[in-house]
Amino acid sequence: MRLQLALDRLPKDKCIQLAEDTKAYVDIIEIGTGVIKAYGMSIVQEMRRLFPEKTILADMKTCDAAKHEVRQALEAGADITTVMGFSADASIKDALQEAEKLGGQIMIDLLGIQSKNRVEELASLGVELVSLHVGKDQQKEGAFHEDLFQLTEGAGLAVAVAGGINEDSIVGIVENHPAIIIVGSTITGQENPQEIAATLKAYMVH
Ligand SMILES: O=C([C@H](O)CO)[C@H](O)[C@H](O)COP(=O)(O)O
Repeated sequence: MRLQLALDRLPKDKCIQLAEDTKAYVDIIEIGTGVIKAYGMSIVQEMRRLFPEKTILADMKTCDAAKHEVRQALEAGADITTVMGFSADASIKDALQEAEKLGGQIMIDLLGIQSKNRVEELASLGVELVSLHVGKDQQKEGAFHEDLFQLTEGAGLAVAVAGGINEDSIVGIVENHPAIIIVGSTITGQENPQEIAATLKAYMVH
C-alpha cells in the first residue's frame, strides 16, 4: 500500500519543501492539477530532477487530446498521469496506448462516476489503475467514505482513494486494502507535515 502526497493550490517552493520534508514516508509525489496549471510541465521536470527515487504523478485530469497530454506529462518525467473516467473511450484507449509506448502508467480518475457499468467498461478497455475520488468541492458534503469501494468491487482493478482523507478515516480505508492512499490537505495544511505523514504511513504498514 503506497502513500501519495497530493500537492495542490501551493506555490512551487512550498511544493518542493513539502516533498522534501515528507520524503521518508511518501511513495508517490502528486503534482496537483492547479499546480500544473500555474507552472506547466516545468514543475514536473523539476520534481523529477529533485526526487529521482520517487514515483511522480502528474494530476493532468486529461479528458480529451489524450495522446498529446499523456506524452507531455510522461516526457516531462512523470511516471503516472491521470485521465478522467468519463472521457470518450477513444481518449482512454489513446492514453493507455501512449503510456505503454513511453513506459508510463495511467490512473483513471473516477470523479463523478457512479455506475459500475462504466467501471467495467474501463476495465475492458485495458485500464488497470483507477482512483475513487471525492473532489474538493464535493467534500463540502462529506469526505471519502468506505462505501465508495463498492464501485470498483470485483472489477479486478488496482484502486487508489482520495478526498479529504485524514487520521480518523484512514483506519477503515486501510482495512479495504487500496493500492494507493492519496492525501493532500491533511498533510500540506499542517505545521508539521512530516509528523502527520509519519502517522498516516504507520497506519498503512501495520
Ligand atoms: O485531486 C485532488 C483534487 O481534485 C484537487 O485537485 C486532490 O489531489 C485529492 O482530492 C487529494 O487532496 P485532499 O482531498 O486535500 O486530501
